[in-house]
Amino acid sequence: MSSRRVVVFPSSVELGPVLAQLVCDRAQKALSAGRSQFSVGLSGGSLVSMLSKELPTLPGLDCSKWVVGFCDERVVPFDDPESTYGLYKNQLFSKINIPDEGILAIDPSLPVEQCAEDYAHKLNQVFPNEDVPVFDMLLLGMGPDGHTCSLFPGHALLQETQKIIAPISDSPKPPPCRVTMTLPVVNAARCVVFVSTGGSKAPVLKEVLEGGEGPALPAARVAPTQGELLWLVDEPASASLTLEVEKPGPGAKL
Ligand SMILES: O=C1O[C@H](COP(=O)(O)O)[C@@H](O)[C@H](O)[C@H]1O
Repeated sequence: MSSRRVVVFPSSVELGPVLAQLVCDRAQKALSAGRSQFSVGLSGGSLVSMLSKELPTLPGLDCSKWVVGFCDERVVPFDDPESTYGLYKNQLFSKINIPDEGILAIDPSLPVEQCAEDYAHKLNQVFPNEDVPVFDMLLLGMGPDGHTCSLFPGHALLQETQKIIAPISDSPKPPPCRVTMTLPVVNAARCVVFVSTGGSKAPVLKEVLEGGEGPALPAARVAPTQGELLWLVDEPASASLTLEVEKPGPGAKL
């Protein structure tokens, strides 16, 4: 069972640098533990700009042993503004030294079903000894409906137990065709970090962290079986919470 920490920052200005340092620290931890690479899964949405702003500013950041996957991806050409890979390529990968072969992108020319199979195959090649890939770190966002990755409330994909990557062609949030990590992969990770900011997330954050009446929302189903779970949120997003939270001082490390 995971230990869950909820960490509240005044705003994304204070949150961003702590997130970047956390990624860097977990990378060092993975490599110090003798692993040949640090595997991290990125999400789209608001995380793109935060990571792209903060990670390149870390002094001495060395990403030469990083392997980067995508927790979900929209099946659109890389030059489409909806492409998560395309955004990271322009905003982040061009500024840090992740080797090209360490970036695991989908093949958006494939139909969505085949795209998911092809992407699962790419992950299996990086994690040859594991039935379910165990990422060192997954960075997740949460939509105002409680979705995470491209796992949406009430969708059948929430029950998926066999596939590591699943296709979805009826995403309620455009674009409709996407591929997504499934819950078994998310919950196998060593460290899962949610980032949620802004007052529009306050009601759903309360439901996810403190429980609601209906079925558990997708984000509430994230509970790494062995790993850590951190929620990094800002004050507006946390405004309705009554549970105990951490409020780190300036320069704190997680
Ligand atoms: O569609 C998506 O939305 C979620 C949440 O995005 P946010 O902008 O509310 O942070 C994101 O995590 C996911 O990767 C993306 O495909």
